[in-house]
Amino acid sequence: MIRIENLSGGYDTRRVIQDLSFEVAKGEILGILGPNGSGKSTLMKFMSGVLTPSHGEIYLNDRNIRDFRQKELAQKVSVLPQFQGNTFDYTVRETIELGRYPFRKGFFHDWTEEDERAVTSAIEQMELARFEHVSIDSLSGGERQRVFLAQALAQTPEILLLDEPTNHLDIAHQKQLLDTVRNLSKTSGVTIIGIFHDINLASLYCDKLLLLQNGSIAHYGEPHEVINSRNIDQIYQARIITHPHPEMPKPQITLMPGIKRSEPMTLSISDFTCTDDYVLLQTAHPWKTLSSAINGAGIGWAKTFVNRCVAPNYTHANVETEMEQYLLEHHFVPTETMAMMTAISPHKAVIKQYSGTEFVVTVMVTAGIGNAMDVSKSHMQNRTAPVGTINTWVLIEGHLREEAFIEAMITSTEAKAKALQIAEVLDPVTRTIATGTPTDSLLIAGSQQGIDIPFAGPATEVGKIIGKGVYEATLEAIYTYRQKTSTL
Ligand SMILES: Nc1ncnc2c1ncn2[C@@H]1O[C@H](COP(=O)(O)OP(=O)(O)OP(=O)(O)O)[C@@H](O)[C@H]1O
Repeated sequence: MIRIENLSGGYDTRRVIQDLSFEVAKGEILGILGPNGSGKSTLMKFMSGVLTPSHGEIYLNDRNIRDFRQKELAQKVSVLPQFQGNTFDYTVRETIELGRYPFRKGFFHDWTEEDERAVTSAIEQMELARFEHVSIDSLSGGERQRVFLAQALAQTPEILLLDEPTNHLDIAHQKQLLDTVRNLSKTSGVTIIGIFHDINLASLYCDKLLLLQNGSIAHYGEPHEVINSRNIDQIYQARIITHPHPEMPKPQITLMPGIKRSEPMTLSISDFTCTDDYVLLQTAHPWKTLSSAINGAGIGWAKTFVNRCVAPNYTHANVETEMEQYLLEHHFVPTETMAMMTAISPHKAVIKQYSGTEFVVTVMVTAGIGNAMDVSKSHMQNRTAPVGTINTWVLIEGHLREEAFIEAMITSTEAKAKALQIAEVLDPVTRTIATGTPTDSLLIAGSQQGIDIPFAGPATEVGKIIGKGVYEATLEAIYTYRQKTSTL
């Protein structure tokens, strides 16, 4: 455990650190963040005993570090300094063995079993065995960084100080180094304090974060308490948005570039092409999409939209791969294409456009209802023949917030269900009114230009238009389907 109380100090007459107090528990990882020159390295120098504070105290396990002899302190605290360009002509193993220096008792120190164990374990942890007898001079910058971490690990410290540890490392080795460090803290109880410039890495790996500004603590706490757009803008003068990591409850940031939004684009029904093969829309600018499509599902960006027609008996073991292959064969770029499938003829697509005061909503629907299902009774059924799908696209010319995307999905789904009710589409098994089919797909797309659209529920202007548009287009698509000219 390390405790800092009212620490102030710096260089000669220059006070860099101003009255800092914080505590890092045993086995905890603290990340120090802050702009260039905010005092991160200086704070580290106080903790490693390189600088002596002018005011305040630092305690290691309740003992003042002023009371430690230098070698004694080095047995407890090891430091991984910033990337070191200059090295001596030592082998990797010899460099790592230097980590045992604080444990030497005299000039003729016998190399103990404990020394050997610590060095071998450090080599294994940093996966350096194949470099063991190579000169450190011949290693790349990233490989050297791993050697110096191994040296710090060989010191078997209680406190490990890391000064920008992932500098010069590729992403695989950043992950390896930080996984090792995290493992060390959680399994061996080593307390870790690291300086980070990468806010996302710090958020992922640290238990607590300390955001420094001009040598003082601006914010301190768990990553979700420290990393938000207000704090980052205030300290770094950088506009960001935060979003959750997909697998961990940790905030991640995305930098918002200072690029102005482009002029609003306008979509016209004539931009859609309906061939025997597909309904196709291609636009000059990408749209932000939220969809349950086969290609481009989830949240993404797309310039090409495909509603592909397949035979009613279409099956494939890997539909995603087959769809990607299809897109490539048709010269569409899969990474900027949203693609769905239907057995309905693309010529039966209903495409409608509706204008609000400052935006336009375009709706495309193909409706195959042979496999319609009442969602409230689906638990009573076990269907195997999924032919028949309602595919819906809703393209909104405006800048949609995340809430608006989700509300637009709800509004569209409710409007579709209402159309099925009015058209008296029945679930063929239960003979009750159907609410959709088991394979329906929905796309909500925002041009992300023009006016801000924060919400899209049925009481908002855009929600009213989506409700009317999806309802009317779905109803018309159902009637078209029933005209017996469809492929189903
Ligand atoms: N040896 C030194 N002598 C005098 N001033 C120094 C010395 N080292 C750093 N400083 C000054 O102390 C202030 C804090 O520097 P420090 O290196 O602690 O910042 P930092 O937050 O680690 O910055 P960076 O992100 O750029 O590495 C800076 O204004 C710097 O110029």
